[in-house]
Amino acid sequence: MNTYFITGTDTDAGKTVAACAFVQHLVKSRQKVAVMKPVASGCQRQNGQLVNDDALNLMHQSNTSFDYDKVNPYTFEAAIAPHIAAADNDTVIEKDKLVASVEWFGDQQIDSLVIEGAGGWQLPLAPGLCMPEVVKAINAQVILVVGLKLGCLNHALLSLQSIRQEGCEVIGWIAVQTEPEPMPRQDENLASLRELLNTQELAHIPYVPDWSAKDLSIYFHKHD
Ligand SMILES: Nc1ncnc2c1ncn2[C@@H]1O[C@H](COP(=O)(O)OP(=O)(O)OP(=O)(O)O)[C@@H](O)[C@H]1O
Ligand SMILES: C[C@H](N)[C@H](N)CCCCCC(=O)O
Ligand SMILES: [Mg+2]
Repeated sequence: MNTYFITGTDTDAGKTVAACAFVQHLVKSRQKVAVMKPVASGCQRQNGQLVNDDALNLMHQSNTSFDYDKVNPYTFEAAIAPHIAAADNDTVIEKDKLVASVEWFGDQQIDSLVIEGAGGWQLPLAPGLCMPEVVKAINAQVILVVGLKLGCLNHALLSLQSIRQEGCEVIGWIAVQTEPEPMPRQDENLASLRELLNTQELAHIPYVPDWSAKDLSIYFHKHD
């Protein structure tokens, strides 16, 4: 099983949009793809169960079917930093539980598991635990999503540096225009990102109204 971890330059960087696009891309290349949003803060109650839109969108794009709890083991209602939401609920987010929940998918006859992080790369999860420790333990290949906004150059470079410092493998980055209006001087910013990020650009996703109903795999670049 290939395990991919989708991180981003920040919360609202376009991770869910890029992760859904990546799932579509893998499904198009005939893979059996499962998804995870292991830690979700910002959930609604649906039939007595807390559910998160990111997890539901990812599940909608995948071509396998697993119980919601398997896809999203940690759910918190408040749209706040997950470790704070966890403390409010007298819960501690545990590395072992997260690792075990990813490993469970290893026995499910799938080709790829696409995991969306939460917030940015160095997301605190619990006292003494940040997300990179989990990503290392599951040996995932990391994809960095860059939300095209002023400040993204610094955020992208810092994220890439930290991902590599943690000893994780970065397989590429994805540019996402998250707002209807492009950022000021977007083309030059994209050129700078291409020059500065020494990892391959996998896709450039423009602003797509009603994106969850669209084929976003068309924005992936062809690589040899
Ligand atoms: N290319 C796009 N076209 C249209 N809307 C977009 C696009 N990219 C992002 N958005 C919108 O911008 C917002 C933030 O994007 P998204 O939810 O993918 O960010 P995220 O990085 O997954 O955030 P979180 O940390 O909450 O998981 C969402 O409302 C999303 O629908
Ligand atoms: C609620 C939001 N959409 C995300 N799910 C959580 C973002 C946490 C960010 C934490 C931080 O780095 O400050
Ligand atoms: Mg998201």
